[in-house]
Amino acid sequence: MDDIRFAVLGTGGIGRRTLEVSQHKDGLTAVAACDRNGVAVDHDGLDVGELLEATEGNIASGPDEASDSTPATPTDDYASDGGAAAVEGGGVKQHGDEAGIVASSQGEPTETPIDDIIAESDTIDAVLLALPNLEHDFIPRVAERFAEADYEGVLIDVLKRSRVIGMLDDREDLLKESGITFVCGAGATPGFLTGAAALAAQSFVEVEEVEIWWGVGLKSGYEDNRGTVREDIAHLDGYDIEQAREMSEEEIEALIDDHDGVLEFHDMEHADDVLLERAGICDAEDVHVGGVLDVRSDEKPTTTTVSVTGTTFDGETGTNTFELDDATSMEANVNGPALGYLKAGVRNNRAGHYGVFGPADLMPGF
Ligand SMILES: NC(=O)c1ccc[n+]([C@@H]2O[C@H](COP(=O)([O-])OP(=O)(O)OC[C@H]3O[C@@H](n4cnc5c(N)ncnc54)[C@H](O)[C@@H]3O)[C@@H](O)[C@H]2O)c1
Repeated sequence: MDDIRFAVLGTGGIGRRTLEVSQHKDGLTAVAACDRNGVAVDHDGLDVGELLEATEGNIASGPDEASDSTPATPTDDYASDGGAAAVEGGGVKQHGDEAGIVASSQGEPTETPIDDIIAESDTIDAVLLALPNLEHDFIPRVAERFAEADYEGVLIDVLKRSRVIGMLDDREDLLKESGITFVCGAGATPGFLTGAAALAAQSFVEVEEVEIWWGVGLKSGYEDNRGTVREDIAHLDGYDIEQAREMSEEEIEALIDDHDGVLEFHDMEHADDVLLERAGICDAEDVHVGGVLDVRSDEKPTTTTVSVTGTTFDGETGTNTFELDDATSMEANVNGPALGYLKAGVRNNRAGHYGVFGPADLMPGF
């Protein structure tokens, strides 16, 4: 367990931070990374510092004109962030052909970044998919490609949407055959907070309700997290995924202005619900997720809490509450747990446990 070689697909707001956080954890060596334009591979270990420096303020969040040409596998890769591809100028953080990983001395331009990582995957223990989820079946299809190449190891994502979990379950036989342990929804919420809810539920014999309420202050991380903000907009009343995908950067800015930089979300389609249900904790319909995002302040607009209400074996009704310190950032709460779940995934993979696992499956349970 002391030597895990891992790759990151997507070095945007989340993927870059995963690489950075991994430097503070023992036994994790980043050996490969890619974004939409480029790939970097070094089986002795990437120079993460150089890669982060080269991609600072330049994360290839949206597609550039070069990728409008002839993508090698259009249906699999080109549409990964859906209509954002059609937005004039694409993402805000790209710098033409030099966007993202290709700006690093370790990066090579490619039109097939994911296939390039798959080609190197024999000696890679785990692959973190920090990819956009505006096309819901994109991550399941990427998993399928790893399985078709007989990858044996861990795939882990930080996706949010409930409906994607079923798409992964549909592919479970293929993943098992290949020897893949897929850990899904392993960021903050779902992820960290789903695991906390599973733990908090252990006092009870019957769980009535799980309430997840998150607060994120993103001022200094706003530029790096526009991909995530776009996805979150789809959860606002009156918006859906299609609209969010097709909004221009100007429209997003106007919407944020209208809300004075603070977006409040209720009844989000966050996979905490199906992940808790599949782990036998409670019914999906008893899980409620909402939160407040402030893109103009680093202070959290509200404290992130998980409240689990239930009945104990001896007839008491109670609420167990798990609270994050306001000082912990979204980046810390996504990437720390993602790497922790990655390590748990590798432990399971090495023990021969293959298939699809959610965060709550890796906690105490019945
Ligand atoms: N669970 C959580 O708590 C949580 C929190 C934040 C973000 N997220 C999720 O993390 C994911 C990533 O978010 P982000 O803010 O880093 O997005 P981003 O747009 O900043 O980064 C996406 C990265 O993927 C790359 N990419 C896109 N298409 C690709 C392709 N076809 N091949 C290779 N690389 C490709 C881009 O170049 C970029 O590097 C999103 O799905 C978001 O919902 C989850």
